[in-house]
Amino acid sequence: SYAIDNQSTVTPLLTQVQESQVLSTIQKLSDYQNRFYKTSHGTAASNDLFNTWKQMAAGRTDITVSQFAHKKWPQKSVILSIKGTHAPDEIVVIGGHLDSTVGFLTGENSRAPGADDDASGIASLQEVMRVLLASNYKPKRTLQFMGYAAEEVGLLGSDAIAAKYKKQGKKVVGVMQLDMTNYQGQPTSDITLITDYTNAAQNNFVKALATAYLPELTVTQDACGYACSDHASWTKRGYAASFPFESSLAADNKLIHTPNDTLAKSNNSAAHAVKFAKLGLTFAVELASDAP
Ligand SMILES: N[C@H](Cc1ccc(I)cc1)C(=O)NO
Ligand SMILES: [Zn+2]
Ligand SMILES: [Zn+2]
Repeated sequence: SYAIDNQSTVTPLLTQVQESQVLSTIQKLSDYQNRFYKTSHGTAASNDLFNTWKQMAAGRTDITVSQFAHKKWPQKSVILSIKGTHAPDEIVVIGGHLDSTVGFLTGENSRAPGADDDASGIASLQEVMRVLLASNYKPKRTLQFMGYAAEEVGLLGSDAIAAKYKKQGKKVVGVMQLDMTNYQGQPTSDITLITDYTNAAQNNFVKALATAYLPELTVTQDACGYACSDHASWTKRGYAASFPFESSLAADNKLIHTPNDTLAKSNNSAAHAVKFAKLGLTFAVELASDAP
């Protein structure tokens, strides 16, 4: 059952979320020529993220940062894991994808900034990580942050990870996907919960979190119509996944998968992505603070 009973921990943490941090992460990730799963830049982006997360975790013996190598392509996924104090075998996951594309012809010199898709999601989840580490938060359940490789070519990175977790019988209690969090195509809605290839009960929990902690935000719902991001890799294995998205389908960012998916197209603002960082923080803390 989904309890919302950690207000004294969550509320102060929410005030620590900083737009400037989210903005600079989106900028940094957008500055790679591309982050395509097969290029040198795509590998560099993964290695740099690995190093950044290792630096953030410095000194914490309860945290491991690793790269998940994929056999068929060079770009690795990146995982930061904070071991739970009471129920370490129960895992809460927040993910986004670190790769970018301009379509199937993407090559070494293609320009694919992927500011919204999905630098924004990585920036949102990294801000959750930064705030929790800065406050020395210790989860009762294990909390994992994932930067998936190769989402754009068929959810391949998350599929490999979810398959391995399933094979190893890992207990993942909940997954949140953050893919495209910064382009507000529709000013009347802040968060759109994707209803297909996700878990309805957990979606209700996410909606309740928004109502409880972010009452100023408008939450709507919509369906993708297909397995449109990495949440589907977890759902496929029977794990509960939710996918809060930046807009309705009708108002979606038409610039993704082009060289024009830049921060400038979101007015050089990360105000929208901040909402998803906050939502992700409430999800992580409420779910990881409970133990049987
Ligand atoms: N297809 C997805 C983008 C995408 C996701 C959800 C919706 I609604 C519209 C578009 C993608 O490119 N993810 O990387
Ligand atoms: Zn994406
Ligand atoms: Zn995409």
